[in-house]
Amino acid sequence: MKIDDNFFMKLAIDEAWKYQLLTYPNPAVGCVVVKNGEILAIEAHKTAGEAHAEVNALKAAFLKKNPNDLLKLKKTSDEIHQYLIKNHNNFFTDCIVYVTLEPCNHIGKTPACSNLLKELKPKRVVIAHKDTNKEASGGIETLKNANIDVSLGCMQKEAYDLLYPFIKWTESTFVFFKMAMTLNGSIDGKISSNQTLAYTHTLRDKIDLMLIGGNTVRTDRPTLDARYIAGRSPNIMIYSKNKIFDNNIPLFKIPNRDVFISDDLFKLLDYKFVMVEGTYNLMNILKQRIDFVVLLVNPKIRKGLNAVNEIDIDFEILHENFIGSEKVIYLRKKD
Ligand SMILES: NC(=O)C1=CN([C@@H]2O[C@H](COP(=O)(O)OP(=O)(O)OC[C@H]3O[C@@H](n4cnc5c(N)ncnc54)[C@H](OP(=O)(O)O)[C@@H]3O)[C@@H](O)[C@H]2O)C=CC1
Ligand SMILES: Nc1c(N[C@@H]2O[C@H](COP(=O)(O)O)[C@@H](O)[C@H]2O)[nH]c(=O)[nH]c1=O
Repeated sequence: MKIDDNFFMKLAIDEAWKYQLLTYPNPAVGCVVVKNGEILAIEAHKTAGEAHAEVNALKAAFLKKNPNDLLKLKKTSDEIHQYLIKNHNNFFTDCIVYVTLEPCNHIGKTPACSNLLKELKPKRVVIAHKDTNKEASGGIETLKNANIDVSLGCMQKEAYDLLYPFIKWTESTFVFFKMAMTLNGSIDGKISSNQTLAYTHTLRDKIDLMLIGGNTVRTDRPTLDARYIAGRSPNIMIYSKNKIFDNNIPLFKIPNRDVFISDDLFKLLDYKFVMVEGTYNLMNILKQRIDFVVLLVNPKIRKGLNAVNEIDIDFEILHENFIGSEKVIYLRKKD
C-alpha cells in the first residue's frame, strides 16, 4: 500500500462517514493531521454546533505530543481556537493537514477554521472538495493568501459522495430510505440490537420528516419516537390512500409532533431532510426519489417475512460502517 495523500485522505473520509447524516444541517467532514510522516490525529465533525473536524483534529494532534497541556481542558470550539492561536508555539509548521472539505471561511455557530489554520501555519493543507456553500466558502483563498501550500482535489469523487447529502439538503430535499434486515432478508419483528436501534432513534431525532407506509402503521402499530436516546420525536407523514387509521396506534399519542396522512409525495419537497422507514413496497414506489438507502444488517438468519417483490434496482455501495457487530451500508441507486 502506498502511503501518499490518498492514504491519509481516505482515513479522513472514513472517519467522517461515522457521523454521516448525524451532522445535519452541517456537512460530514473528516480531518487528519500528520507530522513528519506520523499520524497525530484522525477526527471528524460530530454534530452541528460543536467543533468542526479541523478543530477536533488540531486539538487532538497537539495533545498527542503535549498530553498534559491545558488545551485538554478547552471544550468549546471558541476556547480551542483562542487557546491554540495563543499557544501553538509553531507546533504545526511541519504538519500536513488533510481535510475532506474546504475549511470554512465564515463565523457561524463556531469561528472560521480557515482563520485558525492561517494562524497555525501548517506546511501544507490538502483538501478533497471545495465548499459548495457560498456563505462558508473562500477558505482556500484565505490559506493561499497566508502563503500556506494548498492542494485541492485529492479523492474528490469519494469526498463528493460524502458531501452529497449536504449538497442536496442545502439546495432542496435529501431523502434517505432506512431498512433493517437479517442476513436472509427477514424484515419483520425486532431485527436490530438495542445499539443499532439507538442509531435509528438518533436519525429520527435529526430529521425534518419521517415517511412511513400505511400498511406498516396498520400492521406494526408503531410508536416512531426517539425513546432510545431520549430524543425528539419526528414529524410523520403516513403514505396512504386511506384517510382513517386507528387512533389508538401509539404513534398518534406522542405529544409535540405533527402526524398527517397523505397520498401526495410532492409534500416531501416541503422538507429538507427526510427519512423513509420502509421495505420493498415503499422502496419500489419511491425509487426515483430516494437519494441514499441506509441498510442495517444484523448478521443472523431468522424465519420471518422476507419481502419478495416485483422490484429490480441496482445499487452502488458508497460506504459501510459497523455498529457493534451489525453493519450499516450506505447505498445509492445506479442510473
Ligand atoms: N425492517 C424494516 O426496517 C421495516 C419493516 N417494515 C415492514 O414491512 C412491511 C411493508 O412495508 P413497506 O414496504 O415500507 O410499505 P407499506 O406496505 O407499509 O406501505 C406501502 C403503502 O403505500 C401506499 N400506496 C401505494 N400506492 C399509493 C398511492 N398511489 N397513493 C397513496 N398511497 C399509496 C399504500 O397505501 P394504502 O394504505 O392506501 O394501501 C401502502 O400503505 C410492513 O408491513 C412492515 O411490517 C416496515 C418498515 C421498516
Ligand atoms: N424492526 C426494526 C425496525 N422497524 C421499523 O421500526 C418501526 C417500529 O418503531 P417503534 O414502534 O418506534 O419501535 C417499524 O414499524 C419499522 O418501521 N427498524 C430498525 O431499525 N430495526 C428493527 O429491528
